[in-house]
Amino acid sequence: KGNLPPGPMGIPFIGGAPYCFVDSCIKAKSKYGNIFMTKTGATNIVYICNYKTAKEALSKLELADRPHWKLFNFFKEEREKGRAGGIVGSNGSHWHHNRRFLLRHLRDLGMGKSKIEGIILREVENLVEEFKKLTKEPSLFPFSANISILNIIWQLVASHRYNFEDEEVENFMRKMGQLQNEFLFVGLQDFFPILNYIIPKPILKFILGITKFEKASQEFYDLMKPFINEHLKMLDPSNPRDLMDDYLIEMTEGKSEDYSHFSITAVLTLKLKVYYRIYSLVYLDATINEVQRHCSLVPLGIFRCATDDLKLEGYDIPKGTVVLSSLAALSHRDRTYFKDPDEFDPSRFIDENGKYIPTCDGFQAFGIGKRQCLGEQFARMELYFIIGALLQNFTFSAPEGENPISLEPQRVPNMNYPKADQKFVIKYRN
Ligand code: HEM
Repeated sequence: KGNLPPGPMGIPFIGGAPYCFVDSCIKAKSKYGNIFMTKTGATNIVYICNYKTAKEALSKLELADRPHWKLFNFFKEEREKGRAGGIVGSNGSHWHHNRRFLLRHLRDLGMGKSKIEGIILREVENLVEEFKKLTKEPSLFPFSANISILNIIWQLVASHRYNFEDEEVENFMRKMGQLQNEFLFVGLQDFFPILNYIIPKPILKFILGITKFEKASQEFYDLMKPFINEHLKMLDPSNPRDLMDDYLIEMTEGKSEDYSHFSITAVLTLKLKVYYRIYSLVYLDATINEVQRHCSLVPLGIFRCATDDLKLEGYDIPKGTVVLSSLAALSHRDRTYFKDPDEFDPSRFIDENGKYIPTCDGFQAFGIGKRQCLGEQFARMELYFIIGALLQNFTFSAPEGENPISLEPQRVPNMNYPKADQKFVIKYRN
């Protein structure tokens, strides 16, 4: 219609299903070109499948917002207020303030106190000990690795670490993983706002899985609540212990210092370089990048929303249109940027002088522009130490006589999780 990007027709008033999986986007790209659009109920979603256009578009201020969806109002208080808190789903001054706060906090932890590195290294030691227990017979990839990642964050946030045997946390994390599949249906209330008026609330909540979603958010809150209470009780503004203390102080004192993203990223990068010099594991760095490229963990990026009318590759993108970034999976598997893109080859991130190439055109595992992942340096540091320690201590292989380990992801909307049901033989290298 008009000068909008092309796309499938869909059923009048209802439209069609949005593309949530990479394979459907690849098919649509071959039919409609680099930019196409789906319409689901009241929502237009534009998909950008070209790295150059995505880079330019996602750096625009008009595309820095997330859609104002109920889906992003995870906690009860957010649902009541009708706006998302935190960072990932929030907008405006709330998002700006929280993003700045977290970047500043990460910078402070990365500098001087070296708290992040200490926490990661201690957790890695615990994880290696845990893996040693699993060398007797083939096992599923240990869930302790997930708990380790949670532990690293949670020690920074609330100075607490969970035991690998803690069933409450394990159950909770598994449930969150399962719920991911159902988020899509919860999202239908955003695509078809009319449902909120024509179907009684309790019935709608049941049909779309909102009841389950709300229960999960309450359970998450219940897990956190004792920590919040303890931090409120013990709060000493002159001696903050962790991010939660800092946040509580910030909330009460309403500080507002101006820190730039770039200086913070630069400090963390510097810190990382020191480690690289010590360990000099260029191939490990390159392997981590190649894993990110090859698997495209978040293949369609996280939704953005046009806050004004704009043009992309000559098409009109009206205000309110939801935009999905350029499908990491497409640029990551595009031969314009990567030779033999389906091959797993870490050496593509090493130059002719043996130096590591941290990023390049086409590489966008952590997103682009104003909403770019703010945990990138942190995540890279975690991956570096955890993968480094595991590969130094263990070998991983498929059990004898069974199929090789598959790199195909699980079929979860907009996530390329590794298949969870494969067994590994883990051998200690000693
Ligand atoms: C391998 C690990 C990770 C990957 C592949 C990843 C990827 C991404 C991507 C693709 C986005 C969306 C960017 C956009 O909209 O353009 C994002 C956003 C975000 N990530 Fe990550 N991320 C990772 C780890 C982390 C970690 C460890 C943290 C926390 C310390 C984190 C915090 C965030 C936040 C807060 C946002 C939202 C930023 C905003 O909306 O302003 N991420 N991430």
